[in-house]
Amino acid sequence: MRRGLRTSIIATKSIDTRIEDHTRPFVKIVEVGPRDGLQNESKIIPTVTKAELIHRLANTGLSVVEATSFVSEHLVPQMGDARELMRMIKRNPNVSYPVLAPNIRGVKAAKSAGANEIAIFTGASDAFVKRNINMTIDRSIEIYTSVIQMAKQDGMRVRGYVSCIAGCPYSGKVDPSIVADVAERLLNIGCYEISLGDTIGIGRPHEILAVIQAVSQRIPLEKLAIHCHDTYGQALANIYASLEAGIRIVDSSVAGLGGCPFARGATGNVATEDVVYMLEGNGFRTGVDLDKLVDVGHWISSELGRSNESRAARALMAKRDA
Ligand SMILES: CC(C)(COP(=O)([O-])OP(=O)([O-])OC[C@H]1O[C@@H](n2cnc3c(N)ncnc32)[C@H](O)[C@@H]1OP(=O)([O-])[O-])[C@@H](O)C(=O)NCCC(=O)NCCSC(=O)C[C@@](C)(O)CC(=O)[O-]
Repeated sequence: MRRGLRTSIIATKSIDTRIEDHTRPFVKIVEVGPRDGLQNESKIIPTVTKAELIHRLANTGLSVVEATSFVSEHLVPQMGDARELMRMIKRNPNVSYPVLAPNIRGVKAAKSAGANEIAIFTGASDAFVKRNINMTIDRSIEIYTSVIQMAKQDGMRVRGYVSCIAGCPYSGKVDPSIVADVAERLLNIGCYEISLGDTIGIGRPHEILAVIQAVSQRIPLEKLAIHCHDTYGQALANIYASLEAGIRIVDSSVAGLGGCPFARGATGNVATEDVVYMLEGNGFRTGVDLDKLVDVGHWISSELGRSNESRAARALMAKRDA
């Protein structure tokens, strides 16, 4: 289905994130900090700290907090406590807590740990997919077909990721038509939403727009999310361009935590605080309390002994201290 790309952003009136103005279009934020944000941390973080992070995030108004991954503990040691973590989380009924599951074993483990949503992940480059999940794109679609069947029988929703939409760390340039093809295949096997990942943060707005243009010819825009890493400092510009194109779902990570262990040089995701600050000041509503979010980012950064990568959070903290 061909969908026209929209071209206007609503003018800003206020940056107060707490204003409840339902005339402003809603943008759903998918917080990936506890999973994408932490998976690359070399020092194992106590499960109780991860649970606390998830609780604090769920208390900011976010409706989706991606919690963890049911993947090989040897390859991604930081996610090795997925089962224990899921048991520890006190669920907020207004929040969804998806978990990554790359195969049947993952979906079974997710189900038995009480997950009600999983995310499957492939990519637009065989070279990356091979390194990430040790299979080709075609094979991943075959496996995910069974994974989705099982997840749905068990009442779980399934989100899909396409990585490397703007470039692959191993094979270079990626053709937008391949992204469109993989995204459509994920939708056809039963994903309710497809997240387009610029895994290495290499894309610029016109390149991201070319991808969205290609994908939106095959998939309704309302089923697409944008997932930007900020490696080259392009994430907010790319998200803004995506919003102009009509995307209304944005993945981000508190304090800009993150990076993919299988994408050489990949750094953190765009910071959720920066996204919320930009959206709320540009006529959108997110339902997220920016002040509370800044507190969470500050807290987890000090727990990890890391600097807070959110520029908006740093500025707001400085203002508080002034
Ligand atoms: C997919 C596999 C398992 C295939 O790995 P494989 O070697 O092809 O499969 P296998 O069945 O031979 O299993 C290998 C080992 O993993 C274990 N195993 C097998 N399945 C599971 C499971 N479900 N849960 C826990 N353990 C599992 C299995 O028991 C075995 O353990 P060992 O014999 O070595 O002790 C592996 O390659 C893997 O786990 N990869 C990790 C992928 C990953 O987590 N990547 C990071 C997330 S993706 C990402 O960050 C990008 C994204 C989503 O954010 C979007 C973007 O930014 O673009």
